Amino acid sequence: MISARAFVAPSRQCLRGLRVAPTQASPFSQFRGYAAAAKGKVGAFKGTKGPDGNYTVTLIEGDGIGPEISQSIKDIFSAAKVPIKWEPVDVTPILKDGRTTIPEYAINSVRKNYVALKGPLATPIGKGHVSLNLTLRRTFNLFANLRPCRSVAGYKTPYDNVDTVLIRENTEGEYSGIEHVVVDGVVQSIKLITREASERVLRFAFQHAEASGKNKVRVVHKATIMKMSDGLFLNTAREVAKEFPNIEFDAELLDNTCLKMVTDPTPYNDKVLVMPNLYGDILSDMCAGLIGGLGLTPSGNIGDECSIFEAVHGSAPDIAGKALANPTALLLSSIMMLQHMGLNEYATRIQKAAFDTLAEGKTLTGDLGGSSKTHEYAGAIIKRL
Ligand SMILES: NC(=O)C1=CN([C@@H]2O[C@H](COP(=O)(O)OP(=O)(O)OC[C@H]3O[C@@H](n4cnc5c(N)ncnc54)[C@H](O)[C@@H]3O)[C@@H](O)[C@H]2O)C=CC1
Ligand SMILES: O=C(O)CCC(=O)C(=O)O
Ligand SMILES: [Mg+2]
Repeated sequence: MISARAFVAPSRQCLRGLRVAPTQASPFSQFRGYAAAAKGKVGAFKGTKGPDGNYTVTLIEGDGIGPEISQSIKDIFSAAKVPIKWEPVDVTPILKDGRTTIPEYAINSVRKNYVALKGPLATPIGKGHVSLNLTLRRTFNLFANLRPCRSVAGYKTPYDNVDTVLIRENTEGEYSGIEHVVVDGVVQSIKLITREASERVLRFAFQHAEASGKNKVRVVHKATIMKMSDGLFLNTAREVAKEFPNIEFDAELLDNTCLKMVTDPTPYNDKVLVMPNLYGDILSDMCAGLIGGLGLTPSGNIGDECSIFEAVHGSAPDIAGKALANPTALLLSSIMMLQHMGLNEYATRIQKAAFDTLAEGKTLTGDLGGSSKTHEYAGAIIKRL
């Protein structure tokens, strides 16, 4: 693994006309912990190469900016000669027995390949199909959503050296979608928490803390108010913590976490944060804001059988179809995927090309203060491969 210091270029064109000292954080080893955690532990990759020497990976391009950013990943992977073959599938929802589901052939593709890269999928507000993101996570029992967020060297934000890792329970909680009308004007939404789902995501968090060397786990909760549901999550964490005597464990109330993180995120760098579903959803967007926005933060949905990698962001309808999107978040997700698959050399090479391009600051998309189109930024990465 290339060291953090090796990455920092001596002179750097900085953003928005500013010349700043390089941030110390280097993204090179960003996902090392994940790759280590994947070996022989929860979520280890089960796929094998085909007779042509390639792995097959399911590709869900997604909605809005999805096809544009997916094209960038395909172009970069092709230029880097990554030994994978894409298997594109369409997950336009179908109604089966009164429930939203995704087409059988798409489900079979992910099951067969054990791995997928996914662009964002839009969810209608109010009436309409349930979130397909949620449907995918539930269909494949992708119980842990790993969301790392690390400062990009050379891109100046109010905080240098952000390096947070957030693990979100991914199958239940406030995202359970169990809602009903009690009487006209009164609705009820059920936050479902089970010991089983809590235990497996918590164990994943502790294993990740061990593998990444962070060695501290913090549960983020609101058990003061949701005494039973968050209480069960917290108590389960206390139990699981006993299995990991070398990992420091503590807990913090969600509102306090938000305040402290936006005041100074660096004390969170040495911890793995683990929490119920909705808290992780919100906190991960907040963390993205600390390092330059949603164009930069990746994620992995990890299950025992399959895993699906996707950006933290959504379909960005406000910029869709204009080649304005930043594909870095999906690219970093695809790099996590390569590490998950053990294709570390390709991951490192692509990662270096991407971060060198960002650090140079000449070919950036609009969200980072540049004026380059999605494909121009991808082209600059390709030139560096
Ligand atoms: N995992 C997924 O597939 C997710 C899907 N969604 C869905 O996406 C749709 C839109 O949701 P929004 O609330 O608008 O959130 P969003 O994440 O799509 O966009 C929020 C803001 O960030 C910007 N942004 C997002 N990704 C960007 C990128 N790669 N490059 C540059 N700018 C970027 C957008 O332009 C927008 O201003 C909704 O239907 C929502 O349900 C939202 C979050 C995650
Ligand atoms: O499924 C959706 O519409 C939103 C999902 C989301 O915000 C997330 O996974 O972070
Ligand atoms: Mg979200």
